[in-house]
Amino acid sequence: MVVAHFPRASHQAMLQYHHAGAQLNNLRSLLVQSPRRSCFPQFSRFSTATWKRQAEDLDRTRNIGIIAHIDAGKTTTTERMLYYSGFTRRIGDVDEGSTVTDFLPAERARGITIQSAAITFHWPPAITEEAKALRLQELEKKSLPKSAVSHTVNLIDTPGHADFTFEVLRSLRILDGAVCILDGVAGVEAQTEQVWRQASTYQIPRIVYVNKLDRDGAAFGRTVREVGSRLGGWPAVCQIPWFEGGNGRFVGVADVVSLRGLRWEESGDGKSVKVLSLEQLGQEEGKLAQELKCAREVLVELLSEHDEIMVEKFLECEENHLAVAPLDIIGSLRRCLLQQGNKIIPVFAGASFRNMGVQPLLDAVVNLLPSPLETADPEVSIGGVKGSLRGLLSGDLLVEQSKKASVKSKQKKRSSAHAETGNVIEKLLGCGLAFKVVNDAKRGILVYVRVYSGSLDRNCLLFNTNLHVSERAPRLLKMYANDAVEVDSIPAGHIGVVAGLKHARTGDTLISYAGNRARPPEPLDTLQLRPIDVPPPVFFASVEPHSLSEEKKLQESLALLLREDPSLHVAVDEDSGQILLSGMGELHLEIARDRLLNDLKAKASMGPIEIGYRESVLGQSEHVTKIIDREVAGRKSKAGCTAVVEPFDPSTATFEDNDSTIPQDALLVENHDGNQIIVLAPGLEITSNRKGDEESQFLPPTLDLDTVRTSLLNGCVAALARGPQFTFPMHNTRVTLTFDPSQHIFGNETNSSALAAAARLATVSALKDLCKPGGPGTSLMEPVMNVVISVDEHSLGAVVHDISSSRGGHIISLDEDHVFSSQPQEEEVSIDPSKIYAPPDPFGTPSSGAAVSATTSTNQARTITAKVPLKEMVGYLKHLRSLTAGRGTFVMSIDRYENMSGQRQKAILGELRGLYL
Ligand SMILES: Nc1nc2c(ncn2[C@@H]2O[C@H](COP(=O)(O)OP(=O)(O)OP(=O)(O)O)[C@@H](O)[C@H]2O)c(=O)[nH]1
Repeated sequence: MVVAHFPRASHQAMLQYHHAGAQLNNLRSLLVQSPRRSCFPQFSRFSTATWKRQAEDLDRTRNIGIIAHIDAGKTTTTERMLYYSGFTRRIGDVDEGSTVTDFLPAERARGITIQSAAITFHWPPAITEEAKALRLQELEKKSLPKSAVSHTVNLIDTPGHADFTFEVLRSLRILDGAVCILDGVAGVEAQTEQVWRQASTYQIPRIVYVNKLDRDGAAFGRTVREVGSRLGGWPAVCQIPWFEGGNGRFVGVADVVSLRGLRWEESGDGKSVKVLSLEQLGQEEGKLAQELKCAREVLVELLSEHDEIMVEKFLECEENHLAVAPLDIIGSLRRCLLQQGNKIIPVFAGASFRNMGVQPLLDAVVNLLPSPLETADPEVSIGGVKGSLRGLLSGDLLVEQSKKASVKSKQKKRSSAHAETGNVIEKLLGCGLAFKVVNDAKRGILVYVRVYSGSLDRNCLLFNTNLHVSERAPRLLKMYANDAVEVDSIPAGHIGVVAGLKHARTGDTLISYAGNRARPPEPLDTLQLRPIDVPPPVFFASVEPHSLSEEKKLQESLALLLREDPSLHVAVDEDSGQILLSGMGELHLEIARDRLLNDLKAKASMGPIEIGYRESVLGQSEHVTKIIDREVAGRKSKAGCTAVVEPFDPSTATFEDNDSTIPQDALLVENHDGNQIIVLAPGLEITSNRKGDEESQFLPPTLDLDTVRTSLLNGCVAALARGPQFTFPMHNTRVTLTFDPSQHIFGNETNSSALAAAARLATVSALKDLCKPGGPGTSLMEPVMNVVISVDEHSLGAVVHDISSSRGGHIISLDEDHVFSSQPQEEEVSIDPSKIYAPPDPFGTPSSGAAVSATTSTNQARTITAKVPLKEMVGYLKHLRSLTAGRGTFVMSIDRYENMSGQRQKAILGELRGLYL
């Protein structure tokens, strides 16, 4: 036996993973144009050699994320990945606070990942040009796996805490594939299921890595069964853990694909590994070798059920499971993973902390997860029409959009749709999604972008379609954790950083376009990539500057915080002047406080974290008209409008086109924070001018229709921020503003600030009208959460009782049947737990070595799903731990705001006033 450096895969015939022609077509639709290059109609200008080179470049790129439950070992594993790829010279340690990826002071102090860091490295590490050329030749001949040549891996480390759901979602939508890390002791946890489901909605192929197998109580077999029963796919066991002598310490893995044993040196850095053939393994660990054969049989059978080509290979091998070539198995796993939406879940094993299992995992990333050319077509929306990016780039989506627009405005001729869309697409040079904003101490504000088409080039003009501003991209960088390399361009399929942008926020779509105009042509200015819904914040805290002179700095710091994390909200109470910061969880706000006070050094204090209640209207108000007539900055400002408020149910609200209760000619319909704002202005008699822009002869020359809309909306939103009775923001409320030019416009005196003030005053008065004696009044609403709790069988009764009796919750279901119903884009798989193969666990958990029933476990994991008022969930983790001997975990997300009963409202108001009734 030899001690070898980590082995590269064997030289056997490799299956053609994907059709080269299809790949080229995908590339054509991704790489749009640049000022020098061109767009669709001129594709032929590209030489075939250029296409090929770019296709190869993208083919050898992986944009992947690591997702998991908190503490499963994401950061520990990432640090090893960086070390083995040659990016770092020593292994960072989470417990010592010396990791590369967790680089915010708050992250290092707490040992948890808060902001997802994007890092680029190469796997396998780059080799000499000569060796690379040889390997490429072998690759051409399909006799090596992809992991034989160096790939660019862009790794996004996502946070694991439920409070950072939005951060996870934001990261997920730019990934092409993901590794889901499980703690081998805890198995599949509630948070893992949640993130897994979120990844399903974006159709992200995932592989599973069962970590911490060195720990007492680790149970690989049990975890594999949970993967099947709780993540809704068939586990394809690609490695089984190697415990010395069958039940000793964890020393390596038996590889089911290559039929070899991999044993790591004890206490080494993991770079050296002993490779044992099946025969050698048989001599050293007879039982393990036997199990390996059994696992191989099951793997080939499983793949054959889902992949025709595997059936052929199996037949070619005369139905000998052991004779199927490893490359054929890799090819089949890849096909299943990429084409069948994780019906099959490849499972790997390791103990990152002990430096075992990470290199084969990296090989699997390169061999099994997709390149940017092979991912699902991302969703886009443009001019109110939704579709796919490829639909947009082919022009089809714009034709649809143009038809819709012409039906609406009854102005444009349909026949011209094609010609116009062709011109518009030519103007689009590149588009990308800003998925993260970071304030770097050395480099200033860094905006991380995933480029989806064309390229973003240095100094190009970027139009932000969310904020409607243009700004130049002065510097482009490729990030290596906290090191950076300047680049000239970030091409489609890649992740990079734009430094020096002043406005772009996390989640904004940035497009670069031909010409020097401040705005791209319509409807490109409305293009949105992978639009995302931001859940409403449910906790808030007041923030107060220490002195008046600190106020400006505080506002700047808050603005930066919001650019980084749009799931935080800032509101200023117009009456008290108090600044309120709200977020999605207690930890979310605690971290925001850390960031604000410690990192950004704002001199301010933050009040206690409180639940964000809401107020709703219980009936319809009178129609209230208000005219504002005052001087602003020495200018006379006069405007008016009429408001009426009534109840509104956001859960049943449809979009303007389909809602019969909204007049077709409404000037504005906007759903905002659980409320709806409608502006009616029939008297404006809007027409279109020659350029197709809307206009009205009744507006003074200084006012355009967009300003009217924005001003009235802003006034109304400001009024809804404070309820008339309890001062909480309004919810479930519809405001209809009527703007009548004959009564509400006063020539040039009517300006935007007068309009906003009139809308605000009219809405506030309508809300107050509800609360006059005998009026319908308002009610207090509280956030009700969807809660998923994972416990073991023994504690189930106590936890259910606690939730339903002491906490006033409703149990929705036991165990996870409903869990997968929210996966809209991936087909559900019904898994029979008795048919799941899992190798036996040496320590305790019963297992027969094959087809073990999940129900045979003595203390089975159970899942409780319930709806519980948020107030009753504050501090719940501690209580749950005490009910479950420390093993229970839970995740929650907001379901909706609910009106409270009179008695509960009284009790809560009493508490809020400090009376404690
Ligand atoms: N025994 C053992 N401990 C491990 C292993 N991997 C990680 N740990 C420990 O588990 C703890 C959590 O590890 P992290 O890498 O911070 O986990 P994480 O998933 O990044 O956590 P968050 O960033 O908070 O989401 C640390 O104390 C690690 O040292 C392992 O393979 N074996």
